[in-house]
Amino acid sequence: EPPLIQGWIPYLGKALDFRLDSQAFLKNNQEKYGDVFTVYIAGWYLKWFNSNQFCNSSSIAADQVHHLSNSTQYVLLLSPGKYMTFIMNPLMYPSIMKYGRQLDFHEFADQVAPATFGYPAVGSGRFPEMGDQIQRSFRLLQGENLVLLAECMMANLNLVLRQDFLGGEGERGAGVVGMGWSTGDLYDFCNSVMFEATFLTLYGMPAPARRHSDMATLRHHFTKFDDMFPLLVGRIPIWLLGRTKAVRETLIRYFLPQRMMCWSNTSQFIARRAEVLEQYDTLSDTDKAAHHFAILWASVGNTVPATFWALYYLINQQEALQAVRNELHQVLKLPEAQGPQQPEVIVSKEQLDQLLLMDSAVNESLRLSSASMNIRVAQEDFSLRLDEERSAPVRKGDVIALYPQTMHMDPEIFTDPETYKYDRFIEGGREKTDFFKHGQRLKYYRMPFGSGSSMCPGRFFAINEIKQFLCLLLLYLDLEMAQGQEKAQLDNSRAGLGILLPTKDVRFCYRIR
Ligand code: HEM
Repeated sequence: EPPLIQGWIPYLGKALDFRLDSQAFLKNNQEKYGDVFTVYIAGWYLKWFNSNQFCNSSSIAADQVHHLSNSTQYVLLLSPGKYMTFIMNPLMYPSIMKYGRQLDFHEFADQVAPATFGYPAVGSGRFPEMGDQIQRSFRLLQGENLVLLAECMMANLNLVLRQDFLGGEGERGAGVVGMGWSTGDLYDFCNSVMFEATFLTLYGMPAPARRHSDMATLRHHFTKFDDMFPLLVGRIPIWLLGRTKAVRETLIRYFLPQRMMCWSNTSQFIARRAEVLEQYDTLSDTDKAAHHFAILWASVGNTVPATFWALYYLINQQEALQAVRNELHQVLKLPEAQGPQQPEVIVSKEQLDQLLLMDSAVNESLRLSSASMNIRVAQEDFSLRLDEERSAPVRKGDVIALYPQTMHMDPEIFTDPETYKYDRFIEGGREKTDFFKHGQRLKYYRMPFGSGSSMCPGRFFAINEIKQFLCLLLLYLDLEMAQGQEKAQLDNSRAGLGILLPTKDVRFCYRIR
């Protein structure tokens, strides 16, 4: 049996340590207990009292009571918990991946996603075969479809960037820059461009116009919802989270079938999902819209912070930025400067694939900023073989967790793991793929997109779009950090859930090249 650590209560006690510094929490336990340890996570629920009932309940201590309003009080009670086994040694990851049948991801996702995004659980029995159809739709984010998505994304990035920031002829005429330097907030900049370009690429445009007029409002609501995302995933009931429910309803309404029907150039991926959802009379229009909203979150919730870090590290290290720009000029066979007065630059999917240095730089920023936890739920009792010598008993319902951030920051695998090295994943002009732990070559050494059966289906599209964004910026603009900016720090409040956001935005300067 792996060592057992008692008393981990989400959002209380040990879980607070985890949220504050998940890396340190897990590393400390690894030092104490070794590569595999189990944490007992107490379950919890809330029990409500109005004032009268509460007075009659003598078994509850005063400090357990929390107040929601003058007349309503609640007590947090513990329920039978779960055992969560952390596998900390990346050499063991391949063994875990082999247990695809016994260790399932979708059971966990089907508990968390419906409560977070507001649709009925897919695996509830009311929607036969829906899960499989949805899984099949993920293929439309890959292969041949990826080329179409890349073309469309390129056009949309050019559209949004040129109209809003480069003084192009636009419906809004905003953000016009002259020949001098302009300043802006880097996260906000990445967010406004990537959010809209991704949205247009996946969901399409309003038929008569190329851009949706209410994108800034949608993004504003999305950010409000996203702030509460870690709490929703942590099972805090939505009605305890202020206006979050109303905000989520507004976001969901955006995707009602009668609205989406009016959009054109919708990607095959979203169109197919809409077809699948239409097959189920048991889904209301609002349920269908909630499914589409969930995909909006999946497609921008991680991509926007990932884009921020990719650009942030490059701007901070001008040598890296110049090297990546040189590679771009070589691949595109373009002259030194390519200001936006020139015709739009189109970087093909084939050319994107040749940008190995840029690839390395993006992957390096993902290594530094990603903190996703891979969770699997055991479907039966079995013995989990970890390596040639060790195995651990697993019982039905136990949770197995991988936390790749500790691997990403392991100095034995990545020298100076805290340091950004844009060319870390390149060697002798090719992608570097050999990284070692205890002298053994690692099969998995970079896992921002999860692993095995639950690996992110949008990963190729995501890397492409981040690279496309960087291509246009590096070609059109000179970029620098504004004077006196502090180093951007990772905000740990969504540790375990994907790409971390910066604690605060940073100012940057840009001018047309
Ligand atoms: C840098 C950007 C992105 C990162 C870091 C990322 C990361 C992840 C991770 C860690 C998971 C869960 C995997 C697991 O638990 O094992 C996931 C799932 C998912 N991602 Fe992404 N993702 C990104 C972009 C995208 C994009 C652009 C799309 C869609 C266009 C997308 C669609 C999805 C979907 C649909 C799932 C759920 C898959 C399932 O239910 O099986 N992601 N992503």
